[in-house]
Amino acid sequence: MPVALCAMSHSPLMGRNDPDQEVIDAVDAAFDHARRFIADFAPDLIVIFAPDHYNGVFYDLLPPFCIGAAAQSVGDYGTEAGPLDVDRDAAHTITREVLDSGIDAAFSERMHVDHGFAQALQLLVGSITAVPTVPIFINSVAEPLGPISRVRLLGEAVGRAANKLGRRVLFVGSGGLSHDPPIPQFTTSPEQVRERLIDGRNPSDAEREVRERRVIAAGRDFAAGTATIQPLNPHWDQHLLEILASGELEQIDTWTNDWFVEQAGHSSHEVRTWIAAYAALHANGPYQVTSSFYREIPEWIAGFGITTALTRSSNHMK
Ligand SMILES: O=C(O)/C=C/c1cccc(O)c1O
Ligand SMILES: [Fe+2]
Repeated sequence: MPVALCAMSHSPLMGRNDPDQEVIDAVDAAFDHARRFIADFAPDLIVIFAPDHYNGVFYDLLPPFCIGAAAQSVGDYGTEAGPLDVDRDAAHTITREVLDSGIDAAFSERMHVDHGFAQALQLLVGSITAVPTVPIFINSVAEPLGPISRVRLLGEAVGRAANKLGRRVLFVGSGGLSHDPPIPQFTTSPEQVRERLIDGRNPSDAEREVRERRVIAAGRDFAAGTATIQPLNPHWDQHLLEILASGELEQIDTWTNDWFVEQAGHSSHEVRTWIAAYAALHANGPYQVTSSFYREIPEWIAGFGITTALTRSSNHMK
């Protein structure tokens, strides 16, 4: 069965702190293209890799990976709230293959997800329930993080499982590229923030609003050149896009987590979701990137990319 991929940056500042119209038009056109690609492919299952931003997963129990057999979107930044349409059987099949491959992923019967999942699904297929989905959380925010090679191996195991499903599977990676939004780091945070990072589920509306306003203000300051957050790194982003397009994903195994941060900011770890999605595609055969969009968008605190890809055999089976 054919498989396909769409990897995209997300940013909750889209629509809240927008760049010039020319940039918005270019992003809209790239998303239109991705939506047409997905509609042509007509997936009957989406496997989405995405991070969490201290909305669903906390330091009280912090797995590197978690596969959801059921999931609930928290609706942060105005994204769609409520249950995703999770394909439970597919989630079980994928989890078994991942565990059999020696990757110790966590498993959830009630995974809580945030804009990392919801915004991507809404932008690509219209809603969090439009297509049966298996959500796979990849910790990309809360250190300590394991080596990047484990993410590739996770993706490969998921790709093998998808192959066994005999379905038209679309792999989605949501996150990255270079960016450093003001998400607190546990080790450098005051006690009261640490408490929220350990067990911050179900904040009040007022608490959520304070947090979101702070990030929106950071986006304004960043675009104005007055924020202290790390600059975007378009060279690093382009280099990563080239490696992903080449299919030589093992090259990334040598990159250390500290190097990711130095080069591209703390949240560049979100490219783990892209690496997993590309590795899943690669496990189904050689692939070809069919479209690639990139812009630096400081207003959204994002090196913003959108790519689509197909295995070569899927291309013939379309
Ligand atoms: O406030 C958050 O939870 C995250 C905000 C953010 C901002 C910009 C790019 C991203 O990937 C984000 O998650
Ligand atoms: Fe993010």
